[in-house]
Amino acid sequence: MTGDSANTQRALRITDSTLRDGSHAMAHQFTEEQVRATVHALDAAGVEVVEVSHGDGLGGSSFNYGFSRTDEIALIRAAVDEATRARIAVLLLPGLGTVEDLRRAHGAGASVARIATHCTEADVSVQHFGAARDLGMETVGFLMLSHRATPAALAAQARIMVDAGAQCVYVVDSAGALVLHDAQARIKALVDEIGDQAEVGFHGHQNLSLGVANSVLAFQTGARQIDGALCALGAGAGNSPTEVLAAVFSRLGVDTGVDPRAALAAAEDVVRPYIPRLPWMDRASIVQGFAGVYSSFLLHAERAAARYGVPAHEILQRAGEAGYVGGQEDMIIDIALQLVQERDMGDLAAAGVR
Ligand SMILES: CC[C@H](O)CC(=O)C(=O)O
Ligand SMILES: [Mn+2]
Repeated sequence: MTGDSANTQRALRITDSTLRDGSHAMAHQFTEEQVRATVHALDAAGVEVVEVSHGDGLGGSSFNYGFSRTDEIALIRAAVDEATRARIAVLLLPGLGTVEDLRRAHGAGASVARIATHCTEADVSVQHFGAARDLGMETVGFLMLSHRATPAALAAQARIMVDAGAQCVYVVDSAGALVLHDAQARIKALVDEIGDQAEVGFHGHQNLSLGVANSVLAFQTGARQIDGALCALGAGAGNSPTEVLAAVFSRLGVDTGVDPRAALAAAEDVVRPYIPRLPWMDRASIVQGFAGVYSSFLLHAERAAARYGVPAHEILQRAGEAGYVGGQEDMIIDIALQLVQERDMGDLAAAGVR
């Protein structure tokens, strides 16, 4: 590429999102000690960029998305303090987080701004890219639920982000729904559209167990930034595991700068002990991949399932059919109530009550 991204040294840059996407799986309960230990280990392993924020990005701590245990600016400050080489990234969803949140994160030492929008709404990110560039931050665009747009439509959205100041745009497989060629076709469309000005990235989820395979295909198709999370700690069935990405790319002879043994130690010795439940491809998360449902809906659906006594996988199936996107977490309760009503009507009918 000929653009001005900071990623000039490696064949491929791995950005670790344990401390951001993993926040979903941790119900946003990260402590400062966990953040420090994780950044320390990732930094030692040679990971260049570490993302730290509420799972739903800056400003996400709220009733709708779940309250953070620790203020995210304090976590960002701790991460910056711990890192010797790694740079700290933050995620921001325009409308949920504000330019003021971005300024605060930058003030705490974050130097990479990742601005995320639904895959058809890149236009809402324009002022945020401008603000991030004015602050001197590296900029990354995140097109979420990328399976919901055709490759050509996604490339047009990537163009909007690049024109606004993005130095890299990611195909974000938020639902873990892209199957091999689906991911490859979207990466190719973005490389063709923006590749002479910006890099292309891929963010995978493991709901159909394809995060790593899709990441390899993405690299082979021209992506130069790939996301992972230690122990796959992320929403749904989790993200592509950073330690597996490091090992696989090492075996492929692709320089990521990440030492696979150190990444394995970070996963096994630092992150594994604090994870309450390892992300996994269970019935509910596989349905997310199959039905194209936002991975971060998983815990919300499980909570509604426990509260109303209806299956989480059925809630998620309906969320997929309805096409709900991030921000519509409250509709999960609505679906659970519909399922309760249908079940009760069925019971009454079975009992012969009209
Ligand atoms: C709100 C955020 C979401 O978790 C971003 C992301 O990682 C994704 O869409 O996969
Ligand atoms: Mn994600």
